[in-house]
Amino acid sequence: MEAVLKYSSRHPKPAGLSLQYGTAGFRTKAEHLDHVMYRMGLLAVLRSKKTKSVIGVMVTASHNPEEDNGVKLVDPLGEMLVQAWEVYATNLANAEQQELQTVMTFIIQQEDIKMDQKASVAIGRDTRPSSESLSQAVIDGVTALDSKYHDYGLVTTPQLHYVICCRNTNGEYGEPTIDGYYKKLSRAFNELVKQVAVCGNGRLYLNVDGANGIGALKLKEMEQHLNSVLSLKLYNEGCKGKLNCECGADYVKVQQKPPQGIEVKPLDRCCSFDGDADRIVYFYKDHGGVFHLLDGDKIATLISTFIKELLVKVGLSLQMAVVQTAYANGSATRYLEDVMKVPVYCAKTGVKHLHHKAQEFDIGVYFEANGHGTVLFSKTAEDQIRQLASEETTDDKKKAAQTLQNTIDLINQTVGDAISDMLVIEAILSLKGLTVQKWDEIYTDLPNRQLKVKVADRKVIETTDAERRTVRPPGLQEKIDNLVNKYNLSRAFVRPSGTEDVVRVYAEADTQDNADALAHEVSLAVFHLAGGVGDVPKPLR
Ligand SMILES: CC(=O)N[C@H]1[C@@H](OP(=O)(O)O)O[C@H](CO)[C@@H](O)[C@@H]1O
Ligand SMILES: [Mg+2]
Repeated sequence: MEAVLKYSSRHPKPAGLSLQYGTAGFRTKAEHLDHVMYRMGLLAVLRSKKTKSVIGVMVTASHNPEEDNGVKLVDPLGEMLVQAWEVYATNLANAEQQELQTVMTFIIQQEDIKMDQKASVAIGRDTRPSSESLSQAVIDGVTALDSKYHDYGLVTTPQLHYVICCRNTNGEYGEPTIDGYYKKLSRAFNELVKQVAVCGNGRLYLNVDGANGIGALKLKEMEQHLNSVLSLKLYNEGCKGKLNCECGADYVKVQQKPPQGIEVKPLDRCCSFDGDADRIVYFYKDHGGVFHLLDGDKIATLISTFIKELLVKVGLSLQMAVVQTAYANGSATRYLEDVMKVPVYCAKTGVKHLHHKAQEFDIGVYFEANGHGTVLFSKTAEDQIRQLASEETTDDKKKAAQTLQNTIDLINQTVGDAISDMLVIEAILSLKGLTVQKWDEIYTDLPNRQLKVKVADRKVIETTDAERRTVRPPGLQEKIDNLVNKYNLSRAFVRPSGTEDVVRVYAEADTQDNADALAHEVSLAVFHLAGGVGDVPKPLR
């Protein structure tokens, strides 16, 4: 404890500053985070001792502006930190210097942690200017507790999750290095598209917006492992532009327009990563120059269609489900349920909620509309597929099983992964002979609008039914119901954001004008019934 306190004085906490371990860990201006990083180094050691596993610490603020930073802890199998420990993280981060010892002791006692148990922490960081010194603060925390660490340096968030999973499964998931990650994914991808190359469908061309972040850097490393089938053109590689500034997956999704710094010719297939490369969205422009977005919902539909077709071919009765959030476009949900006959579940916003729900099925496909998602295969499903793929026959059944097996190997099951998802999508499009436009035409998105409303205290809004309805403040849900009833094919909901100090409003309807009008009217209801501050929300046009 002496060492902990001594090192801690080098990472002083600004008095009175209070932060929360939110949907995606801690996130705020980089200059407020040094003490948080140090303390997350301490907490990672405790978590490692408790779980007798390697624990990850990723320094990143994902799609936030370059000046921000953040940190998230990665649990043994590459999952997000278990919820019960988020409270410890918050308490530790907010303890004043003189309370640090008490909070540490409380966690150790509460969790019955054996302090003589060895610990190991794996650290990664994104390309933000502040990330290097902040990850040094994490290292100080680990060192203060006299524990081992491995600094993986610049990595994407999903690469760190992958390495953690490999290390804690004794290499069963793959070789626990970044090179091992490239090898595992590229082998699976090359196998998948081999058939296409033979059939002569030609090369795959893709423009990638790297958000001026880590994804671009890592994609360049990965490229040399991919056979020449895939031709990538990288934009916003980070040489000159600012991270996430008018580019990246979040910008493209929310603004519904292409990023700056990328030349889009009609029908060119393009994709955007976010700042730590765990999200991806696709887009293109049609001949009329109209922008089309293919978000997480379209990706989930494409992947689940592909897997379902293969399951029919292999004749395995495995239960597949798709998990979405309330932000999923109504058309996507309807298509999956009514046309594809796939069960769809709605989880609360935040990938940990989707991940947990998806674990309940043999095959669980989950995507947030913003492009964060992956596919989880249960042990049973994987075993059955691998068994079929290794059988001594040459029939179509075996071929389909091998395709499924390569798909499993190409998917990063630990967390949403822009690089992995991109390769899965490219492989599917080429195997199915689909253009980006044909993929887009599978169903048509309902026009929608997302808005933010500032209120004095966003906690006054309480939600239920996977955040699709409010139970507080009184009268708000009735008001929303009445507004929704005025429009066709309409839906709207509001929820307090877990990463920003705002209330988010979502609305969709039969036309863009109606979606905009409904979103505005709901914003007004929030403003008036939930303590709006500042200017009254104005109509969009
Ligand atoms: C509407 C939306 O895109 N919300 C995002 C955003 O959460 P909020 O709680 O809505 O601020 O950030 C989360 C973390 O990155 C992500 O999981 C989530 O999907
Ligand atoms: Mg991200």
